[in-house]
Amino acid sequence: MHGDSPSATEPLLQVRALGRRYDRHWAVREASLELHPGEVLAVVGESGSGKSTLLSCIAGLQRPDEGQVRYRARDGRWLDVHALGEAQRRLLARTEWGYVHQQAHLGLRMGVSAGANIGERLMGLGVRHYGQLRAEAQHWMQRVELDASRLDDLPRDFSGGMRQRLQIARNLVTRPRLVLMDEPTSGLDVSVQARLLDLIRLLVARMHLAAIIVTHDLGVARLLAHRIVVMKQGRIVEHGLTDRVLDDPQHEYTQLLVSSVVVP
Ligand SMILES: Nc1ncnc2c1ncn2[C@@H]1O[C@H](COP(=O)(O)OP(=O)(O)OP(=O)(O)O)[C@@H](O)[C@H]1O
Repeated sequence: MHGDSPSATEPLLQVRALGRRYDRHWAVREASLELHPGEVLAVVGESGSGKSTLLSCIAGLQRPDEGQVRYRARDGRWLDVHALGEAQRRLLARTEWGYVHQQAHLGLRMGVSAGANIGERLMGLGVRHYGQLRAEAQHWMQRVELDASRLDDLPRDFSGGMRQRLQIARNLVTRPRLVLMDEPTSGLDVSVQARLLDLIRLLVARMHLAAIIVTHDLGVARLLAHRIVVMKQGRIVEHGLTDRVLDDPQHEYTQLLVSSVVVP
């Protein structure tokens, strides 16, 4: 997966000196990174190091206290994500971005069917034809390896792994360019996790998606990411190509992280 980093192109996303604090405590400080089209970046670090805060600031879900998030839209214009109006940011989130939550119920509408969960995003883009919505929903159920005959079932009747697949389908149906994922496989059984990771890897490659994946699991980073940033106490302490960071870590904190787990 992480052999050829597609970095020759212009970046899709730029994060510059981003900072976010809660009261007087900085959860993220001076975080800068770039992401190119089709590139997968893993954000790793121990619990409380600021990974989720960074991701939600990038997604526009939280406003940073310092710094900037810039995104290059399909028409080539650079957008300052936090200077956009709410409506514009929502449109961006619906059309160009996806966000996969660790807890699937936060990213799904639990009271409507699986098919409606997938179709809703398309309706938001103006698709109204019932047959087309259903056909697309069925197609996406299959793409994420869910039984398409369960299109009318509610997500609450699905297992954890199935819900996560459904959340992924809901996010990808509009063919975004950037997907942000916060611990997408944690909390699932190991075998379910492995299959889900394979699916994510396949979809990301086939759709040429750029992705940022927050994980505390270096195995997930190894499998999915071209590049890794390592966070400690809110700061990025190391970044580089996945193999380099995991096989030859430079910062002593990364050395500790790598040596404390058996990386597959
Ligand atoms: N809503 C909040 N209010 C106050 N402090 C917060 C809030 N959210 C996060 N923090 C603090 O900010 C810091 C970074 O938290 P964050 O959740 O971003 O870390 P993380 O690396 O994603 O951790 P985990 O892997 O456990 O999810 C922590 O010290 C946390 O206690």
